[in-house]
Amino acid sequence: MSPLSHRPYAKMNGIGNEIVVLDLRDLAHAVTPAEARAIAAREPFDQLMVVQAPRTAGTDAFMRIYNTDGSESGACGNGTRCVAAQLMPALRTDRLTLETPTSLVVARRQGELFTVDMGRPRFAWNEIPLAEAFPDTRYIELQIGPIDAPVLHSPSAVSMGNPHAVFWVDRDPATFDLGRIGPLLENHPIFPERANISLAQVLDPGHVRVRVWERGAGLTRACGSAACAVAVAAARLKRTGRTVRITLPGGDLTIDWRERDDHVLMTGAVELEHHGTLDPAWFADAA
Ligand SMILES: N[C@H](CCC[C@H](N)C(=O)O)C(=O)O
Repeated sequence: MSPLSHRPYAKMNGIGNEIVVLDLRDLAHAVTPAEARAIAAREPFDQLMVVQAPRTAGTDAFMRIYNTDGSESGACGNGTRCVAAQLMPALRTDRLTLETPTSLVVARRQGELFTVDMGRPRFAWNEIPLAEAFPDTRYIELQIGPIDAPVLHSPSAVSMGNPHAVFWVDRDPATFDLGRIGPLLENHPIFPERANISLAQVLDPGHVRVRVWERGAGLTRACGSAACAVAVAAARLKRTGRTVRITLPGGDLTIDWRERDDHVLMTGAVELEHHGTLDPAWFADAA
């Protein structure tokens, strides 16, 4: 029987980004991609956040992030807010330091809102990563559609601990068929680790409307790291200031790219949808 059998979980969302939080702090078990997919098949999520016992002094927990397809991500802003909402009451704190396989993330609560410090953005082509050297990642050479009338072209590329490409559009992102275009771009050879794909419409210097096709998860109602990627890419291009409101289909996030230390702070709400228990039958084929 899978060690995950009968484990309780929380189904949550971060402004519409569907998140399952699985607290395994008392169980030494590395969730496999097959187990993540088995859970996704019965309790659909965009990301599964697996919380494990802390590994480093000064941290409150270790965290792994799985996409719907079982792949792992180095960052998940909305999921981190959900984890914070679950752990803070139990640990009697409003401030948590969470360790992922690639970074440290600090989360804070102020009333109903959670702020996650997503760290510094990275812009070097080999850190995103891109398959070719681009000296300037504010715009990279990439387009889809007819060569002389591309549907989308020249995205900004950013790493927020995971790879993002941001295409600038001048009409409502909802009017593009992102469900069809997204997979082509996610898997384009220019992105050796695939990429999260955003369409971003700058409404004014303090407000951007965004729609996201997520690597490993597809169309989602929100993506926190994409909101951060859009905000820093827009500020780099001087299209916005360093503090912006990002409107996603599921709601709004406030992103502040702090001058002092270059860190990106993401603030937004979370919702608990229900609690559930992992059914042993779900894992019958996931050994
Ligand atoms: N929804 C997440 C991001 C998941 C990223 C994932 N799709 C990947 O990079 O593989 C967020 O709120 O930041």
